Amino acid sequence: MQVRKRPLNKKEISKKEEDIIDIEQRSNSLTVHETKLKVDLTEYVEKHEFVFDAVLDEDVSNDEVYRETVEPVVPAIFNRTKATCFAYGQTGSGKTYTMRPLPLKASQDILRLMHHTYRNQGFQLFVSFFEIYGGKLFDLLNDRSKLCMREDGKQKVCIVGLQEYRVSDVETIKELIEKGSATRSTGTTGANEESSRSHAILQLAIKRRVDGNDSKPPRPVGKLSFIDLAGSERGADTTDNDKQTRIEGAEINKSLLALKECIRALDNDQTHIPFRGSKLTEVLRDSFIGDSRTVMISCISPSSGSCEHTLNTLRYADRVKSLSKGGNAKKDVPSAVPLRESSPSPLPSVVPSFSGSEMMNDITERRDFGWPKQQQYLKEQPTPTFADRMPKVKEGVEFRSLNGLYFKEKKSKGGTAPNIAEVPDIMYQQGIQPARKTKDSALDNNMGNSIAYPVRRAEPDEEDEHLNDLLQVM
Ligand SMILES: Nc1ncnc2c1ncn2[C@@H]1O[C@H](COP(=O)(O)OP(=O)(O)OP(=O)(O)O)[C@@H](O)[C@H]1O
Repeated sequence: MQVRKRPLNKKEISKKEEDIIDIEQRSNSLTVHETKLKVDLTEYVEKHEFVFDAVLDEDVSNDEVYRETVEPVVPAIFNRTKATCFAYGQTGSGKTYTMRPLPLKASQDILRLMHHTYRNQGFQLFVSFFEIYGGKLFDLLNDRSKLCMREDGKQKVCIVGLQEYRVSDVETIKELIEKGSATRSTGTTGANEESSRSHAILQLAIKRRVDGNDSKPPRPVGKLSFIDLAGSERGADTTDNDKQTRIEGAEINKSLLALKECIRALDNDQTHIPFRGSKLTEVLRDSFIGDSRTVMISCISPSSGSCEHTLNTLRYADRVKSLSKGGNAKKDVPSAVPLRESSPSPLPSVVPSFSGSEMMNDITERRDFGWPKQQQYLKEQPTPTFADRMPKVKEGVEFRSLNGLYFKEKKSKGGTAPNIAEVPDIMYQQGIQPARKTKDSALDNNMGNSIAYPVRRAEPDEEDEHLNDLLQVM
């Protein structure tokens, strides 16, 4: 759980709004100074203190955000992990600004790993990009064509018709991301001139050729999803007079509420998690169960005019953080002090540092919220983690560390045969064969010699189901 504060914008400065957020990066804490009025109309400041896994102030660059959030998990997706990074926050708080550069940076690292560490091992990278708008799904890389979400008999959700492009160079990925972003639904709101009206989901999927055979469809290995949520507070929009904008706002609020309900249910160890509450939560089901990692970046505005929304975002983030069972103690304890005496009180640092190898050693954690830095902290806690709730690994199949890499070890008669990121054939099924796309000739022309062709996902991605089978207690 990370929080990013953006700088005051021109509009806020011209309205003489104040920066009410103090950040103490060393202790990962932040304080919101909320100005309130007493009954006798004298002003006082209520301080709200929060601690998260990382708090990033307005000077932190997008590169640093990437290093803090996504970079540590990239190697894990070569080992069957599904990682999700999502940005949450009110309209205009910086979600799109934060999320937009991350997939490209991640792709660069993925391709580097594919060309060096995993060279000649048959890994391939696929990109898909879609949005959830008004409760419906649209393919942002296929002229916003409408998509269907279906559930199979085992409640595995798949998006029928979603096109995936196989990519082998950063330039092509950049073009695809730009094309998808330009296609996304945006509109002007009171809080942001170019406001996103949808939840945008960009996925980078790692697949692997079966026995080096190009004629067979590659098998899914891992996935990295980037979710740029629509503004959490459409109430911030004071100009939403038209019906369409109000309907959009209601739909967005409904899906974010459903997300919160799922988080609550997970938090309370409920057996039924209401993923079907919205399209968003159905898509996110992957991120919350199974072999998955999730990082949420909560974006906040520093201005006094956004105080209420900022507090809502931080409380929401605090609720999600508690999913990690034993995360940092909640510090939102309001304390009233006279206006002039208000100052942030430093909190002790509670998140230890970690190294790359420690991260790899944590890959066998079956379920955790957040990146290894958080997981390491969890290890020190006596409270149970999500790992305790996961099914035990099937006898005869183990995940072990070998020089920092992870492999599945099959116990066979002839001894052990380490095989990095290898999974049995039956674990994956594919849809239709990759076919060269002809419809979008402009995009094709731009891509020149690079490999980029869509693969229509016609069948449910069986990855989860088989992974669960593999992990089932026998
Ligand atoms: N950390 C930052 N540094 C500098 N400018 C920023 C930062 N974060 C956001 N901005 C600027 O603030 C404006 C609003 O940001 P952005 O569009 O990312 O908000 P949003 O949360 O995605 O809004 P919406 O939900 O309406 O789409 C943009 O002009 C963006 O460039």
